[in-house]
Amino acid sequence: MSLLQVTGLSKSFGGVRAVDGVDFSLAPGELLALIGPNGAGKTTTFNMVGGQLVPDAGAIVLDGHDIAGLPPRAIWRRGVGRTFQIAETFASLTVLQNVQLALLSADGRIFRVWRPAGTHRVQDALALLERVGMGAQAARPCSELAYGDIKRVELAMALAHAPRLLLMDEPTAGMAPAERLALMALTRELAHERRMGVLFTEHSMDVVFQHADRVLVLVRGRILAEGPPAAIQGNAQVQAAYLGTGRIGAAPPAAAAPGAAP
Ligand SMILES: Nc1ncnc2c1ncn2[C@@H]1O[C@H](COP(=O)(O)OP(=O)(O)OP(=O)(O)O)[C@@H](O)[C@H]1O
Repeated sequence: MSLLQVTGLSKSFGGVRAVDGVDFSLAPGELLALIGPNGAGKTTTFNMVGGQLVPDAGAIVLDGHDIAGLPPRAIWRRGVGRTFQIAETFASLTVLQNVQLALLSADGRIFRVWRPAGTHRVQDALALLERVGMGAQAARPCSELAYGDIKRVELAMALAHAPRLLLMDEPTAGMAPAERLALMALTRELAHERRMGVLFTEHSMDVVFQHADRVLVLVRGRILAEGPPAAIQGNAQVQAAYLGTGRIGAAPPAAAAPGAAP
């Protein structure tokens, strides 16, 4: 049974049909990569699932309930999480405090930046940090972390409300190749062990082909192809769609040095 079932999803901006009748499904525990050339409609699709954009038409059914058009907070409460960047404000807080704040938010408690999380669910926060390999760095301020480690903390924070579906928009952008493969290997383990579906957009084809369970290719707002990574990699239509952009299988953009700002 699907966790997420999207049908006839459409969105236009003026005369531009950014997303044009898109259908797909996602199973619990599955990593689904949404790829396509620039302007294909990936971000628009993603933002409709997360509630940041209201679709013109179509259904987004999560666990049997249509969430299309609901506000982001309502969609979040129904179990759709999103990795979010640690805000500048929180960079001075410790790794542990950041995860505690995410737990406070998941518990529906108001938090105040000037009065950090105190003793709220310290053990739960530490367990999440252990799971993403950051337990030993719990007491450090986030501002001191290497970029790849910040991404791990952000993942722990996204897990705080135990999402059924996790949305990740270019999760590895700016990361060095080894770091980005490690982050997605971890994400894949977490998805499988928690039966959490993951929908992610990604420009790095090494990440897509090594870690996605299934790949959805969008071109000009429509699905061109869908299937396991090996089938997509060898699909002539997909190769042709990327010709001129040089993106599929091409070298990823220059990675940021460890510790560089996002
Ligand atoms: N807010 C907006 N107003 C007007 N046009 C928009 C808006 N958002 C997206 N578009 C247009 O919709 C189309 C799809 O854009 P979208 O950002 O979803 O593509 P994408 O696949 O995420 O691209 P990229 O890989 O470059 O991020 C593009 O033609 C884009 O110019």
